[in-house]
Amino acid sequence: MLATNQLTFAYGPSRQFVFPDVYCADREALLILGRSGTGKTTFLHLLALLLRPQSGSVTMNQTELTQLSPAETAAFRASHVGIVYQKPHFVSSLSVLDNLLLANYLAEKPQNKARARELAGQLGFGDHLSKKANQLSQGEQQRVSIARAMMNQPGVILADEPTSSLDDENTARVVDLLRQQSEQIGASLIVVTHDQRLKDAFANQVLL
Ligand SMILES: Nc1ncnc2c1ncn2[C@@H]1O[C@H](COP(=O)(O)OP(=O)(O)OP(=O)(O)O)[C@@H](O)[C@H]1O
Repeated sequence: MLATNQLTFAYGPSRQFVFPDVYCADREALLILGRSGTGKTTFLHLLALLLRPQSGSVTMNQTELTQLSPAETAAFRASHVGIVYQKPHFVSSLSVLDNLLLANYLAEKPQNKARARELAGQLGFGDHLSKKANQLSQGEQQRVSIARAMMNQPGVILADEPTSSLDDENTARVVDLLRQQSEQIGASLIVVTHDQRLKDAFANQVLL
């Protein structure tokens, strides 16, 4: 579950944001739409506490994130939040498998190779686990990114423009994968995008 209450943020006196309250239950999905520059990435970063709000709160399950220290926030995020960034970030010297296992390491959990293999199979890159991440196509990298976000079975999945550079077929595929995977692990799924093609795929929507 994720809920926000009266979140505000400012990059400076001339760029202030007041965000609408959002709520997303376990196994539910929420689409946050907005034109370029309306603050979608900023909002997503506030949800993950990658940015600290000026005021307001972010609650995940029973935890009020804004009350945590920076070290507690980082530990909470690593274990309980899966983030699919707009552009995948991998460690280029590591294999795809090791990039997935890195999510366990950062959450101080035992490396779960079986889970990595299971996700790779489900997301269709099981044959690429020993390759370096930068040897994969963009679509494959996006699927690895989704798998990495699911590695620790987080309670909340946050996806930033996961379909912005994809054709219609791959857009539908990525949306299905995100929804299936988050339902399977019982997570709340929040997607921010300006991609109007996603409008029909999500019943719950908020406009920034
Ligand atoms: N670090 C920063 N310092 C100052 N202003 C910033 C910073 N990051 C973003 N902004 C400004 O805040 C606004 C919102 O940015 P943000 O990236 O959240 O928008 P967005 O809705 O995700 O845009 P897009 O769809 O183009 O990715 C923009 O006007 C941007 O220029």
